[in-house]
Amino acid sequence: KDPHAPPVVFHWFPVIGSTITYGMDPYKFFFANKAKYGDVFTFVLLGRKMTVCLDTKGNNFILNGKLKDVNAEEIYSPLCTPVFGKDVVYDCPNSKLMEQKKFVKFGLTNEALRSYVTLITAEVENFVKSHQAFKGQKGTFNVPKVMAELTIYTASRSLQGEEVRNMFDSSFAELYHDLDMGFSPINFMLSWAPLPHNRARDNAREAMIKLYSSIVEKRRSGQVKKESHDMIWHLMDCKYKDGTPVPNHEIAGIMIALLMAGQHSSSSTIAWILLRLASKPHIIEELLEEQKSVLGEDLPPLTYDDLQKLPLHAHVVRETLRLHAPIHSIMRKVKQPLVVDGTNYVIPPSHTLMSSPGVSAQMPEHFANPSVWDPHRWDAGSLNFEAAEDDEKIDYGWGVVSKGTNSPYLPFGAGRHRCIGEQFAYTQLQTILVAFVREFRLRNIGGEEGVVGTDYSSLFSRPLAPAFVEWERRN
Ligand code: HEM
Ligand SMILES: N#Cc1ccc(COc2ccc(/C=C/c3ccc(C(F)(F)[C@](O)(Cn4cnnn4)c4ccc(F)cc4F)nc3)cc2)cc1
Repeated sequence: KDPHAPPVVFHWFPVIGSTITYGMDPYKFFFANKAKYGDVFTFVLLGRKMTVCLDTKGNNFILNGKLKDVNAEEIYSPLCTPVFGKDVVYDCPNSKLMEQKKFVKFGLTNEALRSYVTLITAEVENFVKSHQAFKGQKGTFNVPKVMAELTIYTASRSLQGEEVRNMFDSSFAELYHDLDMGFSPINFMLSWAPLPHNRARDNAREAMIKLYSSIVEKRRSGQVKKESHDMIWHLMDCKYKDGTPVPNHEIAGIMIALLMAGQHSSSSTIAWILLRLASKPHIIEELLEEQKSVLGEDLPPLTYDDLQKLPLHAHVVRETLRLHAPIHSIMRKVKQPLVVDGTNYVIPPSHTLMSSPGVSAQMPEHFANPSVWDPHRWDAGSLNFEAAEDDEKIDYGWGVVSKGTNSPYLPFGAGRHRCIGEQFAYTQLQTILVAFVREFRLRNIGGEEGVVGTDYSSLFSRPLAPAFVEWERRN
């Protein structure tokens, strides 16, 4: 028994190990084993030894790990490369990923985000007036399904651009669906297996790369005037440090990666937001009040600057991400024997590290009544955790970020692999929220309390579907 190895979670069978108990409810699994073994323990996931490091020290140890010690692409490439395509994100050296993240981060300018608020609002207003689910004065709708549709329309119209948005009304939706079939946890292991869903994924990827490349060619030929701030226009102008422009197939790959990232994370989050509000309808009225008092009784068309003046809307998003982070587990390959900070555990290269920032976000030590969804816990000056001004900052080449060293709240990760979509996500989510609050009252069917459970079976945690709520159009 190696005194320097973390304790191993008891399991009956090799290979299967704890796969089922972890896969059914990762948070329940993490908290139960945290109580038994502490913040560092190893479990078996489909034959792989996963060493979990929990709480703020665990988050920091894994997310701020050094390149020589921990590696993301070895774990994520088998899943992501067949979906995103060659030479982008995890199919290239980390230094190239850092440059690609810089391109995207610097493409999300305030001017771009400002234009997105108008475009997203137009998409939502058109959606709530014409969609099948919202015929008449009141009714019920399946929140996860309808929000998945709305998310793809709003994201494609703004970040992806008009050509991609228009393609979603036809062929693209089918291609997206086939590609998405390949974006599932089994493909951490079986991504190269010649299974039907993988062939459909590969065909869809090649077709989508051709479509994106033809959009780029048409724009380069001068047939299309630059009248928007979508990410394709921006990437067409970007050059790597060595002077080479971004090739068409890499523009396509990056756009596909942004489409997949944004779709799953945003549609899960906006669905949770509406389900939580339906369980606490009085907060919807508070949100409407906030809009009227800040923007005026007549509720003028929303602008990007308005969003910065609606704190309760921001806290609704922030609190939803505290309890419903779309990414529940973050993984890294161990590259060389690694001593876990503050312990005498040595983790060998045969192990994979697993971080779950959602655990520290639901610990009573960091948040009072952690399982209560309460946006007001974030009100200015309230007792709970406020971002420590002095937390360390660092720049990996795509902009200064806080290392989040002691933060128990990291829904967007931390360190060199931290999310660069946060600003876009907040803009999209808050803009949709503003429009829904103006248009509808929502409540649980029969007015009862509570929200549906969480589906952990796919790559992103999301509400168990179907999940119906009542809506009523405000006159
Ligand atoms: C509520 C919305 C979102 C959440 C909660 C979220 C969460 C995360 C997390 C936890 C990571 C770190 C992953 C890791 O360390 O392995 C990450 C990385 C990333 N996300 Fe997001 N994300 C969101 C939206 C988006 C959007 C809208 C985009 C693109 C427009 C995006 C693009 C990325 C990229 C490019 C990375 C970097 C991956 C790397 O460096 O390895 N995300 N995100
Ligand atoms: N029995 C059983 C049984 C067992 C186990 C399970 C489930 O087990 C697990 C284990 C781990 C995980 C990990 C989630 C994970 C990690 C990385 C990514 C990503 F890389 F893809 C992403 O970060 C995503 N992203 C970023 N921002 N927004 N989205 C990304 C980055 C850059 C990029 F450009 C595009 C991207 F989209 N996606 C998801 C999920 C499920 C189920 C059932």
